[in-house]
Amino acid sequence: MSPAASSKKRVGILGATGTVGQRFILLLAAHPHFDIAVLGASAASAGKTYAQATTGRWKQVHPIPAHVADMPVGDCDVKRFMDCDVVFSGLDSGPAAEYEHVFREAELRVFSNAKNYRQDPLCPLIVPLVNTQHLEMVAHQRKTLGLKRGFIVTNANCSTTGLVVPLKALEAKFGPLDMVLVSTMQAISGAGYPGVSAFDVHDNVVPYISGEEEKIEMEAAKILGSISAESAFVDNALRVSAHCNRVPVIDGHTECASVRFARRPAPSVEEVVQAMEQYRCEAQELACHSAPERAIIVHKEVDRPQPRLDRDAQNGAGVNVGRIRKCPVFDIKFVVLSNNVMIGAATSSVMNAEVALAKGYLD
Ligand SMILES: NC(=O)C1=CN([C@@H]2O[C@H](COP(=O)(O)OP(=O)(O)OC[C@H]3O[C@@H](n4cnc5c(N)ncnc54)[C@H](OP(=O)(O)O)[C@@H]3O)[C@@H](O)[C@H]2O)C=CC1
Ligand SMILES: N[C@@H](CC(=O)OP(=O)(O)O)C(=O)O
Repeated sequence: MSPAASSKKRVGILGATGTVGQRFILLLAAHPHFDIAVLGASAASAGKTYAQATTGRWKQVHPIPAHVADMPVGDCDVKRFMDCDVVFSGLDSGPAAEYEHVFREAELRVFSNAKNYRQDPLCPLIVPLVNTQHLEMVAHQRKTLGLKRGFIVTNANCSTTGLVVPLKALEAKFGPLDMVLVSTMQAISGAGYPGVSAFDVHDNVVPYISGEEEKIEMEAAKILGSISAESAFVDNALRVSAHCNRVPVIDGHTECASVRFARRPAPSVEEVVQAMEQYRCEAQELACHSAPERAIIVHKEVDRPQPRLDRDAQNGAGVNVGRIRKCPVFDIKFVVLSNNVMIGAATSSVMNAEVALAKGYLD
């Protein structure tokens, strides 16, 4: 049910002109619960309309929504955002370090894409198809910092996001996982715009993305972990080893994963397929606007998922898994594809905020 426009939450977007920011604009332009109110970017964009600030840099298939095109873009001074109910941040880690804590101290609710607070002991690191229960940490964050309303909630690295959804489905059904080995093929848009130069990535594979392997290994443990009675995050004990590669794909991170379960005997391929197909998350149970109908689409064709064909399924809000088969070294192996700029970034933030709204954290 769509509330009247006047009861919608006023939304600010930091980094509104960037790769992730542009996705925020499209996701929020006609949202039933959120209204785009304030746009922030760098000094180079401040003082322009949104259309002027993104001239030559709007890289979406859809045009800029008409009512956003003429909106003013300003800087990220917190004073401009004080009447926002929610702030989405698509800032790079440098400016995120400068601004996001200031917004929280000003009692604003920040949903961040940046890496800065992902390992913070007070900040939930939430993939909305996996661990929205970790929002409970918001109360502890507020209490510890002496805040009434403000908080920072982060979403994960885009490759981590795709991986943890099938892992969660498996753990929920079959108990603890022992080991995961994953190799990624990551899209160019993961590096923002203009990102990796054409000269470097065309006709090529670059077998290194700075900091990415460590992020996948650490973030998966926190996301799949729990919260203790003392309000501390407790990492999941699974061990993850990641290899990360940049490939000449525009959007959509593909990952080849091999998994060993703690339980013996391990589940069969058929049981794994069923567990992934049946997996549901809290965002779906709460009927959140951006939640996909299926958290995981399991492909049966031998040559799917593929980024060009499958990244926009369900508007990029779920993940695609295929080639589920027995692994002669671990137990099972499969391919997962997730849209890095949608569920890997902007859609995660928006869905996290929808769950937070449904659970009363934005009152
Ligand atoms: N791309 C992806 O797949 C994913 C990205 N992320 C994270 O999301 C964040 C944004 O990434 P992405 O959109 O790709 O990056 P972009 O480089 O495409 O966009 C960066 C945005 O930040 C703004 N900005 C840059 N410097 C400043 C500054 N000093 N003060 C205020 N605003 C500034 C830019 O404004 P201007 O246009 O004016 O320069 C732009 O709006 C990053 O933290 C990234 O790690 C997370 C998951 C996936
Ligand atoms: N590093 C990722 C995208 C990204 O921005 O990650 P993070 O938010 O963890 O810095 C990629 O290049 O595909």
